[in-house]
Amino acid sequence: MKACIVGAGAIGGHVAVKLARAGATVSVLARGATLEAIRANGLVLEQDGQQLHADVKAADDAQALGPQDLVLVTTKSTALGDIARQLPPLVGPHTSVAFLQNGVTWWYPLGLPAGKPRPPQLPMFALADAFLRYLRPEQVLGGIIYSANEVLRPGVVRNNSPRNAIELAAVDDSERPAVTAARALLEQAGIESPAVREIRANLWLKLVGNACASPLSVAMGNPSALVNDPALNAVYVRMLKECLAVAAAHGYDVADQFDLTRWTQHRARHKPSMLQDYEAGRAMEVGEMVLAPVAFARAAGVDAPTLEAVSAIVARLAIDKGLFTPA
Ligand SMILES: NC(=O)C1=CN([C@@H]2O[C@H](COP(=O)(O)OP(=O)(O)OC[C@H]3O[C@@H](n4cnc5c(N)ncnc54)[C@H](OP(=O)(O)O)[C@@H]3O)[C@@H](O)[C@H]2O)C=CC1
Ligand SMILES: CC(C)(CO)C(=O)C(=O)O
Repeated sequence: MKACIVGAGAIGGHVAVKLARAGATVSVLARGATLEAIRANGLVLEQDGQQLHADVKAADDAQALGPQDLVLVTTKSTALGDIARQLPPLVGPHTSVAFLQNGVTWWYPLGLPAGKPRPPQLPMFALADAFLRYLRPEQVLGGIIYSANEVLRPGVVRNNSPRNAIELAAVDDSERPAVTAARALLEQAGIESPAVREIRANLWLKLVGNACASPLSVAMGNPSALVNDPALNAVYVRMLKECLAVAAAHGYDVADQFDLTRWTQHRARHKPSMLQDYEAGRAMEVGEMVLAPVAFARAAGVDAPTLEAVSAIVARLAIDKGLFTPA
C-alpha cells in the first residue's frame, strides 16, 4: 500500500517509521529542519530502549509524492488550513485521507448520523469548504490516536506510552474496504487498530481525557499535579464528569467506557502535546480541545462550570503568549 504521512512530528514520525518497517511504501510531507533531517538520516523512533530506523521518501511539495492509497494527516489542527491547500496532489479518486487530530475537528458535522444533536457552529467546521473541494465525503476518515510521543530533535521521536493505537472509521460510520485495509496495515505495523462502531463516540472518549488533563497540565506546568495533588485531582474529576455529561447530551454516552486509570498511567513520563506546545511556543489546539467542549456544553444546556473556568484560564494563557487567536 502507498501511504503518505503528512507532518512528520511526534505522531507522524512514529507512524511513518512503523509503516515503513512493515513494508508499506511510505512517504512523508515534511518541511524545514524536519525535512532536512529526514533526507540526511531518515526517521528514528525510540521505543522501549530501542532505536527503530526507517528511510522514507520526503518532500515539502506534495507534487513530488503523487497520488496515494492512504494519506494520514498527522499535523496539529492548527496547520489544517495550510494542509487543505497542499493536499490535492496526494489525492486520487480512490485515496482515503485520515485526519488524526485530537479534539473536535472539521469533519465532525460531516456524516453525523441523523438523530444526533447538531453541533454548535465552530470555526474549524469552515475547513470543510476547502477539503470537500477535492475530497468526496466517503474518502474522509476520522482518526483517534492513543500513543504518547515527543520529538527529541527533528527526525527523532520518542514513544512514551505502553499502548499505541489508532482508531479509524469513515465519518458516516459505514464499513468500507478501504478502512478495513488501512486498519490491517496499521495492525501489521504493530499499531493497534480495532474496529470502530461510532467514530464520534471514540472521539468523545478521547476528548474527555484531553479536554480535562491537557488544560490542567498547562495551567499547572506539570502533568503529574492533577494526579498527586488531592485538591487539583478533585477539580480534574469534576471536569471529567462535566465533560462526560456534555458528550452524553450530544448523543455519545461514553461514561462506562472511560478508564481513568488508563488516562493517568503515563502522567509522570509524558507531557501532553498541548503542554509541549505551550512550552515550545508553538500554536496550541485550544479551539479543538479546550473551547469546543465548552461550546458543546452551552449548545446542549449542560452546566459545566469547572470546565468553563479552566478553559477560560488556559485560553487566556495561550492568547497572552500569542499561541492562540480566538475566532
Ligand atoms: N504528541 C502526542 O503524544 C499526541 C498527539 N496527538 C495529536 O496528534 C496531532 C499531531 O500532534 P504531534 O505529532 O504531537 O504534533 P507535532 O507538532 O509534533 O508534529 C506536527 C508536524 O507537522 C508538521 N507540519 C505542520 N504543518 C506542515 C506543513 N504545512 N507541511 C509539512 N509539515 C507540516 C510540523 O512541522 P514544523 O515542526 O515545521 O511545524 C511537525 O513536524 C495533534 O492533533 C495532537 O493533539 C494525539 C495523541 C498524542
Ligand atoms: C498522549 C495523550 C493522551 C496525553 O495527554 C495526548 O493525547 C496528548 O499528548 O495530546
